Amino acid sequence: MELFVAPSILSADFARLAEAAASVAGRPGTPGADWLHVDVMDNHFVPNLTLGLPVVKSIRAATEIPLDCHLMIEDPARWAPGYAEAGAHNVTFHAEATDDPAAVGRDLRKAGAKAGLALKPGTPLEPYLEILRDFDTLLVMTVEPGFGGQEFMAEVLPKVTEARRRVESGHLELRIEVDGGINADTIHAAAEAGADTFVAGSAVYNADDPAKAVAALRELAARR
Ligand SMILES: O=C(CO)[C@H](O)[C@H](O)COP(=O)(O)O
Ligand SMILES: [Fe+2]
Repeated sequence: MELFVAPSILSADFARLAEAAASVAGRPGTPGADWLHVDVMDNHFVPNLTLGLPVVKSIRAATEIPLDCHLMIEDPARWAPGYAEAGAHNVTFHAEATDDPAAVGRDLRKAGAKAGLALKPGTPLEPYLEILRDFDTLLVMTVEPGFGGQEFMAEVLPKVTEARRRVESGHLELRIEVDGGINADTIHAAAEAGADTFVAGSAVYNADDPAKAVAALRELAARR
């Protein structure tokens, strides 16, 4: 299983997003970020406001790292396909934000992106197991969405383990991504539970050398 590290620019300097992307890019001999995680918040689905489509388009033009857009917004049916059309590699929206997540997932794929379904910590996995066939990524939130720098919620990991079991048994084909509170102390538990894609915001962008932090997280995840 190929492990992905996805630094979240939520913890970067928003006046220097191109530099933030460059600071986690690979160098000769050292793989860098696999995805660049972009948190879109609308101050309705979550009590915080970050950035939207125009900024995503500019980041897309500024880096070759595939963009992983995490939409914490209401009405993803209306807005999510625009992020795919803007060139995001993976577009993830929240299951709690729509009555028909499968339809949004299909629209994302039609628009040329990988489709991701996100679950808040309190949202169970079971009701979504059937529709996960329409998705490429399952994002299990390991904090309440809305802010970076929060504490990792290990109690959410049984959802990761259950999803991994379904992937291993051939019932699903998905990346299993964890987001929130991932750092050198917590990544091992998430990897052991079965995650293969690790978002890290503060652990990467508060480090002196973000690229080194990405490499260190990758190594720790691989030790599961
Ligand atoms: O979706 C998010 C918050 O809603 C962020 O991606 C996440 O919190 C990353 O930050 P950190 O690694 O500091 O927890
Ligand atoms: Fe996120």
